[in-house]
Amino acid sequence: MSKKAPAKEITATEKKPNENRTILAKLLNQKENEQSILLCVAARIAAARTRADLWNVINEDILGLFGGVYYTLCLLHEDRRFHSPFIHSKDEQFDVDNPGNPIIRNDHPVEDGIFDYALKSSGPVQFQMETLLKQPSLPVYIPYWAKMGIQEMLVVKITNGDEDRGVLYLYANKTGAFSQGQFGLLSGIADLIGTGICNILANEKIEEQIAEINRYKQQLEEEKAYLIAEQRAAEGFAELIGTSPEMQKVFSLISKVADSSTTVLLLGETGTGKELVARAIHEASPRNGNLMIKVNCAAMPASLIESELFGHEKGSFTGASERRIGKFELAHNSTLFLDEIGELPLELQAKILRALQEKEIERIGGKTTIKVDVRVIAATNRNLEKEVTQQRFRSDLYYRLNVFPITLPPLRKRKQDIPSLAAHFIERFARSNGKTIHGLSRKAMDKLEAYAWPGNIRELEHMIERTILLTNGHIIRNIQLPEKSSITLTGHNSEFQVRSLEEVEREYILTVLKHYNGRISGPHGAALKLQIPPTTLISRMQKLGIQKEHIVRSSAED
Ligand SMILES: Nc1ncnc2c1ncn2[C@@H]1O[C@H](COP(=O)(O)OP(=O)(O)OP(=O)(O)O)[C@@H](O)[C@H]1O
Repeated sequence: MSKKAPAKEITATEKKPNENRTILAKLLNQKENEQSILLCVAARIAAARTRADLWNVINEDILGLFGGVYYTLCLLHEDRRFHSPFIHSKDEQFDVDNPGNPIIRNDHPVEDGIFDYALKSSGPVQFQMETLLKQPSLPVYIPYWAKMGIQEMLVVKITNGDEDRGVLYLYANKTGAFSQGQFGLLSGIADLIGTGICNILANEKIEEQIAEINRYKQQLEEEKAYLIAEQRAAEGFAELIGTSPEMQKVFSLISKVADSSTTVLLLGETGTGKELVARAIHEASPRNGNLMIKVNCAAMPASLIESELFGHEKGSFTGASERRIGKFELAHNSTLFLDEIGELPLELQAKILRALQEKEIERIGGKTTIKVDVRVIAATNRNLEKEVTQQRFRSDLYYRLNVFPITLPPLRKRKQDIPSLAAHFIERFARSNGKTIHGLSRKAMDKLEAYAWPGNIRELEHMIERTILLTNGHIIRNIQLPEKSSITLTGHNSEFQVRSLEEVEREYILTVLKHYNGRISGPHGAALKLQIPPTTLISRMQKLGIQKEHIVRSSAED
């Protein structure tokens, strides 16, 4: 019997090729597996458009594949001094009240011993929590993860080409969870993630720009609507009627001032045509190629007027979610009509004065000044001189505005204009109501001329409008002018008079307004005392036919 060669040797020489083949086959298999995983992950990352898409890929395909339970993908800030989470495992998995929570902390220093280490390493780096915890100084998130039961951490840098973008942290709750055999695959995936992040960030930027464009579009739409409304109003007010010497004087002043950029102050009772005159000045001026911009200083709360006039930057105050262009800016190269300037709060008077003097404005929350070329026409039915003596109106602003005052006479002082004004309104309202009305009877005209017209031309205009609706023939014979309406009760108490609620409300509002010198808004205004917004008070006044004139007159009668 021949001596058998030592078993060990035979096994060694005969089994080695087999074993190698097996290892090779295993390796090939693994490579093939890795290739197909990479292909699959690459396709999913390439399709990722949002953070949520990438979140899904990491959570579903990557985390479990490498034995992790949580992950954080942190991006390097532009200054390369800090990093912060871009996406991470779901919020509810975290102890959000813990100050060490890496998710709620937004600015981890790059030089924290882990992040910077990962950036410097060419491949994934594995850390054991137990070892890390023995280090004298640690990033805040390490004790946090240890408390969450994490035993092992695997970090890999994320790059896009040559550029470092961040680090992917994978966390496992047992030791030996991460296998070195998969490090190559993880490096490949990290590169794919780097490209994915860049796509997502570019996409986010585009979305942001689209949102910004849409916001501007909406703002432009609003401004366009405003300008169209203004244009319509302007068209409707094109004609200034009046042959009386008082009105001839006004026309002459208009033609003298129109050509220049001089500030004009229009004075006169409510409804005397101040706005119409402002439009006439603008239309006759070289600025008439642009629309006149109007701001009613009494129609909104003081807090809003500033932003209405000067605009604001996004986020400059609560509610300023968008940038807004103010009326001063909008009126560049045109005319700004500041109606009811007497109602402007003192603090804003100073800002208007500055804008008039410096010819530049600043948006609320803005850092730069904006040059504006604006011609200002202001109007008020208040006695501004009296307001100045009572320190409710700044004297410097008064003198700045009072460069070229034009006082509109009340209708009762130019009764000779009543027939032409009445004819003008009859023609307009008869046409718009599809009626043929030639004019007023002598009796009706006498009635109009005898009336005091506290609401001036506006009152006449409304009166004719109502009368047209009530008239059946071609001539207006009957006109109903306001009278005191009260019903006297007979019976138990003959002194008692039943009055309508409207009458009582009207009288009460008048009393309060008189008490506060006709001031509507502000700390000494009637609205505050009546505990209603100034705009509500103004609309009640309009509804009840209360005009400033009534207040002035009832004060004078006292
Ligand atoms: N001379 C005029 N010719 C034709 N219509 C006029 C004239 N004056 C005023 N009106 C008409 O009277 C109405 C009131 O005019 P306007 O609004 O200009 O007055 P106002 O003095 O600015 O009033 P308020 O002080 O209340 O703002 C408008 O409908 C306007 O068309």
